[in-house]
Amino acid sequence: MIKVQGVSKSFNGLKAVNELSLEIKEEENLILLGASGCGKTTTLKMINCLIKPDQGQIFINGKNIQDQSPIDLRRNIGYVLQNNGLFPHYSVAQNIAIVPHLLKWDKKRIETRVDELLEKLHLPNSYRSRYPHELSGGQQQRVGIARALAAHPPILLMDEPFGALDNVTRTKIQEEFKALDELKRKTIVMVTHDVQEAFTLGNQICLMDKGAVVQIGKPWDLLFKPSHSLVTSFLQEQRLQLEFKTILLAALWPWLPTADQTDNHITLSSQSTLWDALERLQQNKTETLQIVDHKKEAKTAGFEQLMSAIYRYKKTIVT
Ligand SMILES: Nc1ncnc2c1ncn2[C@@H]1O[C@H](COP(=O)(O)OP(=O)(O)OP(=O)(O)O)[C@@H](O)[C@H]1O
Repeated sequence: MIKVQGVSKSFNGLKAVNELSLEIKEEENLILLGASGCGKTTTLKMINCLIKPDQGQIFINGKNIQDQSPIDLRRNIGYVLQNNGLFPHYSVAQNIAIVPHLLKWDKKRIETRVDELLEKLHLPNSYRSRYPHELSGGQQQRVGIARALAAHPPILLMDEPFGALDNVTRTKIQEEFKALDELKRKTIVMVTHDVQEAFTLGNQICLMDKGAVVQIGKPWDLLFKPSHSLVTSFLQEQRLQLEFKTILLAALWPWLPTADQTDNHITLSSQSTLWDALERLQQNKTETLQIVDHKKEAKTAGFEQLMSAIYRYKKTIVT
């Protein structure tokens, strides 16, 4: 759906993006991850034609973006800016309605869409007449996301959308974001320097360094099949948590004990991650979980069995 081909961009003679190539398939959620200044935002802005590459080409659905008017291009792309970028003198409803207005939707349709988005993003309807400075950071961020989604663009570009939030708010919004039905059919490119966020939200991760791709792949590939020592060192500090977020219970199946007969366990799908399982154990203050796979086979495991299974699973991975 989006193809970036040999793209470079320099500012004042310094390369911000250096011969970068990547592909983002339809409905994929790709995270551009990397240290500050590695060229993530510049890449995102080039996809949206906010910055013109010095070299290389970008295609969306097979069409070179240089051959389209920026207005037509942006009609299909929602953009969530760093620090939300809301217009301070527009109310919440006016901010959300910016693109539908440009597209000349009728008043009723706009009102209905604003109501719908406020509800989906867990904002009280009474907030529609508030101004951005009357909202918390988390609420502003929700409005920023609603605004980007307003005209149903198939592509969503998000630049550090949760970057300015405290940890608790950020985790909550990330969870809501993951659960939002409307996002499931979108192609999303999100910039972050937060490794945990990348592994929580991305199904593809592109690790960048000095304006170039170091590795692009599924979270599991970056953890267990790193293509470069830079990948290993970037993930090292938080490795254990990342492994827990990446490994599915289904992968641990051979090493989990068969379910016992007592059925008063909390039940979890084998498509859940190890992280989900540990959270459920903690939240429900229970000793064991029942894990059920697609064939309705069941296993029972507590903390110790899960840890033993992951240890044995990791021994099978040849790096
Ligand atoms: N308009 C500009 N003028 C001059 N230099 C720029 C401009 N925009 C970006 N740069 C430089 O290009 C490099 C890449 O910047 P970019 O914003 O793409 O990085 P980033 O990975 O998104 O960083 P961060 O995570 O801090 O937002 C940096 O060295 C930055 O200083």
